[in-house]
Amino acid sequence: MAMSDADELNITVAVRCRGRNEKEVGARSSVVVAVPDVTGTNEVSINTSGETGIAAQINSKVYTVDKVFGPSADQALIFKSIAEPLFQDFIKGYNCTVLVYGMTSTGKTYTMTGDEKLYDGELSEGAGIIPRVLFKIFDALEDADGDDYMIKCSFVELYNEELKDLLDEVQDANVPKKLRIFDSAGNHNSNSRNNSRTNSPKFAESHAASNYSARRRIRASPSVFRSAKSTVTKPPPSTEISSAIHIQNLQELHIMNAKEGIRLLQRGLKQRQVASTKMNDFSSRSHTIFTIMLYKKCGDENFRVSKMNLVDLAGSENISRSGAQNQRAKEAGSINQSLLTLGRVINSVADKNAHIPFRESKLTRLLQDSLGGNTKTALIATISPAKVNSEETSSTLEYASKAKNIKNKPQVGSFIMKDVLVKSITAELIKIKSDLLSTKSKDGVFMSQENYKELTNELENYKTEVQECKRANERLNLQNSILMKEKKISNEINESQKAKVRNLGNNIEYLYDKIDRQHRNEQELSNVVQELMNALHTMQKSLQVYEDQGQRFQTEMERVLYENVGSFKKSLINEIAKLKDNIDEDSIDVDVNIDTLSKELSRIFESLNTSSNDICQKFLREISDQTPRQFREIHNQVERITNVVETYSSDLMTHLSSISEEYNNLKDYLNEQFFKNNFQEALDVHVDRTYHQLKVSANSVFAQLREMMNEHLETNKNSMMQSLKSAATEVVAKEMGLLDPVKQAWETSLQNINECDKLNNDFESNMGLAVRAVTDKIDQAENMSGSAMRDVGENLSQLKDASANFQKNGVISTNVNCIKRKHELLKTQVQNSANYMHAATQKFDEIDGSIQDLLTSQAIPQLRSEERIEGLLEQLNDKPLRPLGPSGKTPMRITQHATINSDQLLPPRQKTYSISPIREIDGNRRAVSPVKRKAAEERDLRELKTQKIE
Ligand SMILES: Nc1ncnc2c1ncn2[C@@H]1O[C@H](COP(=O)(O)OP(=O)(O)OP(=O)(O)O)[C@@H](O)[C@H]1O
Repeated sequence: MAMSDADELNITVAVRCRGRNEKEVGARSSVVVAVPDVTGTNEVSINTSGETGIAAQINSKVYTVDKVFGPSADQALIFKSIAEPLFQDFIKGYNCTVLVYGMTSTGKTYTMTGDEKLYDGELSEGAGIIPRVLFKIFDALEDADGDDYMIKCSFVELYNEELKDLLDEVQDANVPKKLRIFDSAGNHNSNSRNNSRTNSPKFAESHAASNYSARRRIRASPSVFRSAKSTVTKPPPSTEISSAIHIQNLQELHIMNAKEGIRLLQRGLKQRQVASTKMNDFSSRSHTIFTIMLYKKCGDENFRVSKMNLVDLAGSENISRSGAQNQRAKEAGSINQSLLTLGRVINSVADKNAHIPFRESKLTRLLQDSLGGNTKTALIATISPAKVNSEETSSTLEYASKAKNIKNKPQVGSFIMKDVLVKSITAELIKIKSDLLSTKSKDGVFMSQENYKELTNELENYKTEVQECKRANERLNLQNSILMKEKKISNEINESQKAKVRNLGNNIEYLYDKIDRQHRNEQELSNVVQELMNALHTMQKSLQVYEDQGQRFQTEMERVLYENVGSFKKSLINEIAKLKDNIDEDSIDVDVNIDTLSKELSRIFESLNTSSNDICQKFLREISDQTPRQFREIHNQVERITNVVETYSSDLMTHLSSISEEYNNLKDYLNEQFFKNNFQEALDVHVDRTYHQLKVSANSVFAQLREMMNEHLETNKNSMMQSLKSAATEVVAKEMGLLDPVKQAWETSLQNINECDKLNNDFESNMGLAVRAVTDKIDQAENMSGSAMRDVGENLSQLKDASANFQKNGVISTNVNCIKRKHELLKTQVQNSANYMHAATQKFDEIDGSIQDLLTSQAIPQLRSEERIEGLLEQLNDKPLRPLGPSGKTPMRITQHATINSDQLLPPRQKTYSISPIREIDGNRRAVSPVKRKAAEERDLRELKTQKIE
């Protein structure tokens, strides 16, 4: 039946890109394929130019397919998106094919078979399409009556252009069951695909041939047999790949549930040609087709036959890269040849060429119905993202995008009569029954001759196989030990590489840390610069304050020196003059001392005044001369630094703004112009990459700038610190230089003060000596008057005796008179002597008082002068000018070396001396007052007269 164009359906093409495998990562092969992580687009681009950034975007080649899956797309998603839609059609009766195609090691077997093992009767997440279809089909038919359907499986391998039944367990090496491809058109040389789809008259015959090997394993529901009839409306389909193509002798085994299907799959996989290559440890060296056939009841007597062909092609392989040799090279050559033909067929079908070269390889013959035929087909192209495989990936993508143009005309499958199905298994059932009966009746192992021969053959085969297996096992053991060694070495390499990677990671982290630290340092540096600027401002202010204080100090010094010291000097001179006046000229020592003191003090204060004045003037002159100059220098330095920093900042800002401008321009360009007509997603990806690169380059520019800035700041900081240091050192040195003469002058002054002190001490001791001399003299005078008084007393007692004698005789009276005269004379003399002694005593008292006054009046100005000197010292010490000490570190304070204690200047308290006549009363000598004395003398005279009269 001719098909209209409307019935045509493009085959579904998907691309699955895995992540980079260990080998690719180990080879540091970059990712050149742009795919989504899971899915979501129908475009895949590959950059084979080796360029990066925008150039790579421009030169990337974009391929459009139906679906694209990335590294994170799991097996379930692939099944759901690609295989499941076809599976639904398969259940409805359509023939369907799923093909996986791609370079070796890209995941074809992983996609088609994956992890086929069962875990507690369940599939794992890694299960591929075939196991999932096996489970899905029984799920889908769960509700159907067991009599209404039958499921069979076949598994064929095409290796080096030879077909092999992977489910045939008893293959005899000597008598291999040759599998042959037939098309139902019966025209083996047909070039036309239309021809290939016509029915084959040889079909029934081939079916009969293949039925033998299949029958032993076919199990069918007993109900199928109950309704068996012998009408064959169509050739039996048990060995067909499609309605047109079938393989003679290929077994189709009946399965009752998914687990049986899985067991068949596992059995077949064990027989598949797999070898380890440089590209893949378990490389499939052959093409395989796992076919699931569904016989579904349709009406009372017919079953609709539909097939699901699950095709895992061997990987295309670059022999020079894969390093294949001998057997592997032969395999690869054959694989590549058949894939080349497949490519040509795809191109021809897609281009709707008149001639399609299906017959150029067995692979294309087997896939004839799937490519442009009446099958619903999906092609999954598996690719690697690594640059190292980019050539093969491009080629795969070329085929995939070309295959997208292939149009098929899907048709529901053919029908088969129920009794044909029954017939196909009856013969085997009879044979099994006869074997069973023989066993039961003979109570031993009996079987037909034919079966016995077959079993013997099988046994022989098994023996040979065991031998081969042993040898193979030994070989494998050997290989295994070599592999283990290699594995150990590679593990070591792996470990060392991991360590390197870890180191690299650490280095990167360290570098990030360093960058962070540098950033922080930079921040701190700029803060320090700011602080220095602030410090400079503060210093300027402090120096201003310092200058003001210097001015005030100068004024204060002038005032102190001109007023206080002057007045002190005057008062001191006055006091000294007074002292001089007050001191008795007879006190030679005191006079000399006072004169010397006066002169010396006058000289000292004169010189102190002059030198202080000079020093202050000089010091202030120096300060007022030097300070502005220093300030100017510091100010200039600061200005220079500020200029440099400003220039640098402006340069930096210029750079940054130009970078930012460029970046904005580029962004605008990317946003508005670049790839304007292209898809947003691709654009986003490329913009992201570009942004990343820009970021990287901007980071490097920043890093350079940062480095430059660091250097610059470091230089500035050093020069600034140097200049500040030298300025400070200079100022300190100058200050110290200026201070030295002042210090010397003050030391001289202190020496002078010490000298004064010494002079005062001398003066005090001299005065003490003088007072002691005066006291001694007074004592001497007292002694003298005491002895005179004693003499007078003695004389008076003699006179008392003489008056008695006078009373007795004239001679005596004459003598008395004479004595009277003498007495009068003596009395006058005694009176004079007493007056003189009194005056002398008063004089001594006066001298004593004067000395005391002098000492008192002398002490006060001295005290005042000391207080003033101390005040001056304190004022100087309290002045804010506190130059550094000789070490340049400790502030020095001018101290008073000798403290003058005013008490020391006072002479010891003097006694007041007076001279009184001494009377002996009752044997005691007592001093009496002049009035009493006069009365006593008159009484003595009266007694004397009385005695004379008597
Ligand atoms: N998408 C994927 N996710 C996880 N692993 C994958 C994926 N694709 C492939 N692999 C792994 O990569 C390795 C190679 O895969 P596989 O054997 O299926 O490649 P292949 O294309 O069949 O190769 P060959 O043509 O040589 O047989 C396997 O270990 C497989 O598990």
